[in-house]
Amino acid sequence: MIAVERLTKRYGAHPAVDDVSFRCEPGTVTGFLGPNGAGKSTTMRMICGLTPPTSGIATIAGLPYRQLANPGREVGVLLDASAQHAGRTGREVLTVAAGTMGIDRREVAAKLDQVGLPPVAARRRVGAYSLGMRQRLGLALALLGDPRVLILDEPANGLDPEGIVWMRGLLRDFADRGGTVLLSSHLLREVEAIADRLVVIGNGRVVAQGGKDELLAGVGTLVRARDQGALRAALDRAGLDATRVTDGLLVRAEAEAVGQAAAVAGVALTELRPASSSGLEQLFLTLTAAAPTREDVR
Ligand SMILES: Nc1ncnc2c1ncn2[C@@H]1O[C@H](COP(=O)(O)OP(=O)(O)OP(=O)(O)O)[C@@H](O)[C@H]1O
Repeated sequence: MIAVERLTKRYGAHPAVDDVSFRCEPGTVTGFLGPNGAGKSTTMRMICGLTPPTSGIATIAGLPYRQLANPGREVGVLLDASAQHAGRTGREVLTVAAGTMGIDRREVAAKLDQVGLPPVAARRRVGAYSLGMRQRLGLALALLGDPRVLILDEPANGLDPEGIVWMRGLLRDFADRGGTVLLSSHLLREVEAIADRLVVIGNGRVVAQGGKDELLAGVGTLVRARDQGALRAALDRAGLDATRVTDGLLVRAEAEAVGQAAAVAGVALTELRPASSSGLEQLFLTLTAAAPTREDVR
């Protein structure tokens, strides 16, 4: 369990993280979503004791990170895959960490295997690794102590599509066995595919949080027709608000009302479904639009 209570971090006068509270429960994957500069990394660094909060508190299994007796045994952390010692081989990175955590060295080979780093790759220096390989090594490091909690900052960065599917399975399995996962991303579709719960942050503040399905249910219906203009006119006539999204029109109404409006106007639909990916994208844009980040205004 991760508990974040009223965390705030100010750099000078400007709050990078402003009164953020949320909980991540065992058996769930929580997606931490927000645009660049929203405060995701700063929040995660505070949870992991790397950045002191201005106020508020974060605990893992009931204790602040720095008070955990053997943190690597409680929580696996991957905040920056590039932070690994470039001169060490992948195997050395894990062996050194195993020594620090008091873990049997035989676990190293098991974890390398689990994250799909073959022996030939494990013998190479980290400096020669691709970002995807570094992410896999970082994940192996996070999993090394068999923790019950994982905190991962943009873990899908640099992974190819097969790697993303693989990671999704690994994290789902971890949570299904009772683990707690907090992962940040700006890849909305990626988060939607894996998270049970969402915490959406904009300009340092939580702008929405809750169960993914519950948040998406309020988003509406995705509809498409070959004749998009006729569809929009039909929706207008029925008084239904529609927004253009990547794969069609997003309507803030039940599918039945949307289908009915199209049928009355004689518009043939090619798709009609509860909004999912597009809905999340729209939700994300709507929720964070009101909270411009400092990156936006630079
Ligand atoms: N050490 C620091 N000193 C000053 N400002 C900082 C520092 N670290 C972060 N910030 C600022 O705090 C804000 C939040 O940054 P943070 O890195 O937490 O956002 P993020 O959501 O993780 O963004 P990204 O997706 O780009 O990594 C940004 O405006 C950033 O410039």
